[in-house]
Amino acid sequence: ALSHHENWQRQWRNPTPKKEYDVIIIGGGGHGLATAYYLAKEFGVRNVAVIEKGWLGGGNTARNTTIVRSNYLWDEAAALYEHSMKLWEGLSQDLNYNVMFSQRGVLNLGHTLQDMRDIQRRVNANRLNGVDGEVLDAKGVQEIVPILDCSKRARYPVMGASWQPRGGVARHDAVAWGYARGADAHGVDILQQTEVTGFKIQDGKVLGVHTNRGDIGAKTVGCVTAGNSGVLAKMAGFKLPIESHPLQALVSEPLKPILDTVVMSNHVHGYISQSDKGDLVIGAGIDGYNGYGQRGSYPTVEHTLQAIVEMFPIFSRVRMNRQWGGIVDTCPDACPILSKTPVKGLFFNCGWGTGGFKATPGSGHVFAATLAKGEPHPIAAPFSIDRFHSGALIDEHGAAGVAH
Ligand SMILES: Cc1cc2nc3c(=O)[nH]c(=O)nc-3n(C[C@H](O)[C@H](O)[C@H](O)COP(=O)(O)OP(=O)(O)OC[C@H]3O[C@@H](n4cnc5c(N)ncnc54)[C@H](O)[C@@H]3O)c2cc1C
Ligand SMILES: CSCC(=O)[O-]
Repeated sequence: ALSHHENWQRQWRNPTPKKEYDVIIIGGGGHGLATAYYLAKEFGVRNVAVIEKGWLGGGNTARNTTIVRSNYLWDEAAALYEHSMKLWEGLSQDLNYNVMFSQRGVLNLGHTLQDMRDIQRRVNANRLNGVDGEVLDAKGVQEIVPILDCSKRARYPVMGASWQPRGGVARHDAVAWGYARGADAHGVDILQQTEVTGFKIQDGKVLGVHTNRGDIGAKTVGCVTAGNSGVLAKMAGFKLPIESHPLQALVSEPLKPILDTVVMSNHVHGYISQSDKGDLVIGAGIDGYNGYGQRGSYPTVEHTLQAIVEMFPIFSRVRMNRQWGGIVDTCPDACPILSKTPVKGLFFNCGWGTGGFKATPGSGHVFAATLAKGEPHPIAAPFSIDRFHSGALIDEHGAAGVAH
């Protein structure tokens, strides 16, 4: 057997599936891998399999614009995202893997009086919840981002912004790789190129899953499949209040360092940061139709670049290099589902829509606690699927970075 040190040196095994595990996690994205890691490391549940139909981290975790923040309005959401932010702040050390978390700050711009009133309300709520935040006027924004057009001649003048100094960006691939290596080192089997095609359910209880590599048994199954969650729920015999939409992003040619924070504008439907490689990382609003496409489209690129050049005229000559899409699983209240389901032993963690990358550590941690105990973690409890029956929705459309 390899020593613990040798274990860490290796990336992860590619084991043959066992017949039975204590827990199966469907979905080898950041949330699924984080769940498996914390299950094994913090809750001592090691006989775990992560079942991934493609390659680990290849879904939305590989396709997002890497923005991390916790400045959400309602107490329940602020608790969840701030729990995640605190885990981000020690994650590279915990995983012994540099996830390149850079707390360079996040600006959410206000272009109208209503925007600024909403920003003031959200920052006040943040401060009451112990989440860092300030309200800046146009001058304060200009001092942080000299290349942003804060003049009066702008089509959508910048009136101010919310500023979360502890927000920033992280290297999305490294997050998946760090959690995968850590989970593997604690004994978790990561089964790539293994697609779940159905569930084994008897007397209302889950007994395992059918896959393209045979049946695998488990009496606890966590489904963490983002944009495909509606498909998996249908396999299990129930419906989720989720719509799957393409969400697109694009990157420019590499530039010298020119933008050292994150700038988001719901009003003009664009957000931007600069990666450590120098690319401008640019995101859009969701495509208005339901779909499972994972590619870009010209109209979205055109609309988004109009927004970006509106804010940053200096970028009008920059060449774009690549565009792509992911499948985002949006909920009616722009909040996730972390929940039991009508099938005993089957739990879902999904509905993160356009904003779940920032929650990767917190989601994995509270979902692991939920699977280990069989009862929702207190931070996860408000995000039960029952809220869509009780009406106890947690509306975060205002804090979502993207017009849903
Ligand atoms: C373009 C874009 C930009 C975004 N920008 C941001 C951002 O800046 N900040 C932010 O916080 N969030 C952002 N998001 C949202 C964020 O990416 C997601 O919410 C988050 O990554 C979801 O993580 P996950 O692990 O749940 O999903 P994924 O990484 O998608 O993992 C789900 C996995 O399940 C697998 N799977 C599906 N069906 C099956 C099956 N039948 N059997 C086995 N495996 C299966 C898939 O292959 C996939 O690998 C963005 C998303 C997109 C698409
Ligand atoms: C894709 S939007 C990113 C966010 O929610 O901060």
